Amino acid sequence: MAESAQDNDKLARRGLMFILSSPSGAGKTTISRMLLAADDEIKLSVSVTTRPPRPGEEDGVHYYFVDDAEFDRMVEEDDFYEWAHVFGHRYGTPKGRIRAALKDGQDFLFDIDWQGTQQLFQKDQQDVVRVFILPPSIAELERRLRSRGTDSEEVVQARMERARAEISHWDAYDYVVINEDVNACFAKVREILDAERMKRQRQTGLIPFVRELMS
Ligand SMILES: Nc1ncnc2c1ncn2[C@@H]1O[C@H](COP(=O)(O)OP(=O)(O)OP(=O)(O)O)[C@@H](O)[C@H]1O
Ligand SMILES: Nc1nc2c(ncn2[C@@H]2O[C@H](COP(=O)(O)O)[C@@H](O)[C@H]2O)c(=O)[nH]1
Repeated sequence: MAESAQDNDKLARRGLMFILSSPSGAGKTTISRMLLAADDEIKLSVSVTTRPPRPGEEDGVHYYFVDDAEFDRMVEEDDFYEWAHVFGHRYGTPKGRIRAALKDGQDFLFDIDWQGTQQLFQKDQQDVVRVFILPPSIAELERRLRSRGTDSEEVVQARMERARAEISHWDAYDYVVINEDVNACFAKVREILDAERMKRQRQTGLIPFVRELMS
C-alpha cells in the first residue's frame, strides 16, 4: 500500500552526519562505498585534498583534488567545516549545503580522520554519529595497505608508522567495529545507521503524531 502524505510527515526526521574513521588500510573506504551503493538516503561528503589522485580516483567523485594555493584560498574564505594535515597532505570537508540539507532529512557520510571527527563533533554534537573501524591485526593492516597496490612502499611505511597513533583515538567514538570479514563489518555498520535514524530526538515528524495520540 502506498504511504499517505500523513505517513510521510510522521517519518520526517533530521539527517545525520555519519562518520567512519580508521587507521589507513583498515577498510573504511570499502565500507563507505558499500554503504553508498546500498542506501540511497545517504550521500558522501566529498572532501577536498592536496594529495595527488590514486589510479581510478575521479575529481569530484572520490575527492576534489586541489593544489596548495587553492586549499589556502578555501581556508582564508572559511569554506571548510573542518580541515587537517594527514600523512603530509591537507584534507578538508567543504561546507557546501550540509547544514540546510540536514534539516531536510539528508544523511551524510564522512570518511575522515580523528582530527576532523573531533572538529565536527565540537560543532554539531546532535547530528554526529562516530564509528571507528579496527583491523583484525597489525599484520593484516599492513597486508591490506600493500594489497591495495595504490601507494609506494614509502607511503605504506609512513601509514604503518602512524597506525598505532591513529588507533589510540578509538575511545573518542560512539561505536567500534572490527573489520575482519568485510560483509559482516558492513552489516554491523548498517545496523548502527538504521538504529541511529530511529533515535527519538531525530524523529521530528513524530511530535505532532504523538501529541494527537495522547490528546
Ligand atoms: N575485510 C577485509 N578483508 C580483506 N581485505 C579488505 C577488507 N576490507 C578492506 N579490504 C581491502 O583492504 C584495502 C584497504 O581498504 P580501504 O582502501 O577501504 O582502507 P581505508 O581504511 O579506506 O584506507 P585509507 O585511509 O588509506 O583510505 C583495500 O584493498 C580493500 O579492498
Ligand atoms: N580530517 C579529515 N580527514 C580526511 C578528510 N578526507 C579524508 N580524510 C582522511 O585522510 C586519511 C587519508 O586518506 P587517503 O584517501 O589519502 O587514504 C584517511 O584517514 C581519511 O579518512 C577530510 O576531509 N578531513
